[in-house]
Amino acid sequence: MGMRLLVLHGPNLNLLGVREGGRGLSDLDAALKARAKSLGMELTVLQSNHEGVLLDALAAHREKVDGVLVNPAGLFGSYALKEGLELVGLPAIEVMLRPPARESVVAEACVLQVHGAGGFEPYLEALETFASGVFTPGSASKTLDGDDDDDIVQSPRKSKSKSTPEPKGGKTLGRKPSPAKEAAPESKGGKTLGRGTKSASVTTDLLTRALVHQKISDRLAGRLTAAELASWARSRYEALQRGLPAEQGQRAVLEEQLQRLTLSHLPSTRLSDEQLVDLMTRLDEG
Ligand SMILES: O=C1C[C@@](O)(C(=O)O)C[C@@H](O)[C@@H]1O
Repeated sequence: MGMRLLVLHGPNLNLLGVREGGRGLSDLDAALKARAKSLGMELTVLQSNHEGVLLDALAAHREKVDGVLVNPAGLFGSYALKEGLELVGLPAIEVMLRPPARESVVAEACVLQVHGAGGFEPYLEALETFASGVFTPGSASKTLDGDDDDDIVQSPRKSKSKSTPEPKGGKTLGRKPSPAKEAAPESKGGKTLGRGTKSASVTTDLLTRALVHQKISDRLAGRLTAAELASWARSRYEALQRGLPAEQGQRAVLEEQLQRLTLSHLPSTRLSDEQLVDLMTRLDEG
């Protein structure tokens, strides 16, 4: 069976297109279903103006789907929605047709945010990202095994830029760390997920395999929690995307490994201690 996704549209999206006279929710859903069909995915789509209805749908579908695509719309500040997403433990992508005016709380429970410039593209990109298998346990190690040079675990941002024009607003990877977990000075940039990352100044520190190795061993020794390691990896991954210098010839390897670590605290893509050791060995090998 193909991948199953729950698509949640938040408040007022039933009025999509009414003000601008553009395409409406039924057009969006038709585009989503068509793309899902071509990707061999099954969608359950729901729009509600009520937070509780969205929460109930999440709980009811938690064992029936492999991921969630959510546009919280005006509920972007909902701690209840954030908590619900965390509790079901499914990989979630937050999609917004336009960049939100304020920082989204819901995004803190999502592995990725995709913001568009008004069209349906971010939704379709989110489907493609799910279809790429990047959130599916096992697919990352397949790439790390080096069976070929496919870039399934490469930055979704990168694979997207090959096929579609960059939408304004962009895409951001990873859960946001909670404030308490932002002790590491390097993770400062993570606070502005989805906004400002492009203009952020590029730091001069060099990212090396040895540093990633060190962080993994900190995790294994209990000096870092799984969430802290994931948060660190996310901030370094984003920094690489902004041009942080990487150890010569190792940029692709580092991106790939960091991306895997970024998801390593999620139930569906969690890395066991054994897998972490394996990852360290691969880093040593280069
Ligand atoms: O209602 C919406 C729509 C929106 O979610 C979007 O998809 O563009 C963006 C939100 O900021 C806003 O509150």
